[in-house]
Amino acid sequence: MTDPIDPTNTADRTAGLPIVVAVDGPAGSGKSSVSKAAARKLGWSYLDTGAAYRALSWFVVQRRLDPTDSDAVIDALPDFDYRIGTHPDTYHVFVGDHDVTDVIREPEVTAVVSAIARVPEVRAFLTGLFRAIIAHGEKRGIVVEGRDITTVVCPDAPVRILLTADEQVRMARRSAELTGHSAAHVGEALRRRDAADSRVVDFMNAADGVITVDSTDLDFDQTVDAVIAVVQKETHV
Ligand SMILES: Nc1ncnc2c1ncn2[C@@H]1O[C@H](COP(=O)(O)OP(=O)(O)O)[C@@H](O)[C@H]1O
Ligand SMILES: Nc1ccn([C@@H]2O[C@H](COP(=O)(O)OP(=O)(O)O)[C@@H](O)[C@H]2O)c(=O)n1
Repeated sequence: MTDPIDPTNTADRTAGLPIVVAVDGPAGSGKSSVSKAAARKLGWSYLDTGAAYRALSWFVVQRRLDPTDSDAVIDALPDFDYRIGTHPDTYHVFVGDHDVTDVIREPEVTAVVSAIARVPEVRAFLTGLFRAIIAHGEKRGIVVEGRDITTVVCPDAPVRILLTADEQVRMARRSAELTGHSAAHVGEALRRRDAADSRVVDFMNAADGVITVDSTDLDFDQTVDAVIAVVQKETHV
């Protein structure tokens, strides 16, 4: 286990901005759960960027728009009133007055998110939103996870990690949490989404300066410790 972090250590962070830990990786690699646990252990904030793509997908479906009609999706962006919490334990996701924290994880939303995520204007809009959320962070640091954080959203982050695992392991992990859906169906959907997503952003290969953490043979706690060890080595927190 790594040494306990003193979350009360509030030494002045870099002028104005929190320390950013950028974590990318494919579905089922553990990005969300491991990043959340690491943020909790560090006493820092946590930002799930996938939730925004999922919430926009939900919004598009709710408006009965065609998710593959990029013009219609772009036209809807000004009305997309998105809010998300950044506390690892109590974060909620809102679109307008709707709490969509749970519904955005449903397979119906997951099935259209890649189509939404491949629209360049959507990516630019959400990237600006992510950077605003990060800039307004109140904690000393923030763990930000997604697909393009290490390469597009925060390419200069002091800590950049590619969290990955063998496809079979990732499929098994995702299937274990999506009860009521066949493992074969969940696995195939995950493989299809990885393929679609990696045509937009390369999150399967670590860019220069990005440290790979492969959790294939690590349990959850070991993976969190591995991420914390990288953060400590790179930032001396
Ligand atoms: N190293 C690990 N060992 C075992 N289970 C893990 C590990 N990392 C993540 N998990 C579990 O796998 C599932 C998917 O993790 P999640 O964080 O949702 O992945 P992602 O956000 O990358 O899609 C969750 O149930 C999580 O608890
Ligand atoms: N920074 C990000 C985060 C998510 N996404 C898209 O949003 C989808 C859902 O992201 P997610 O992180 O919630 O998905 P999981 O990896 O948790 O299954 C991904 O499949 C991508 O299509 C993206 O394009 N860029």
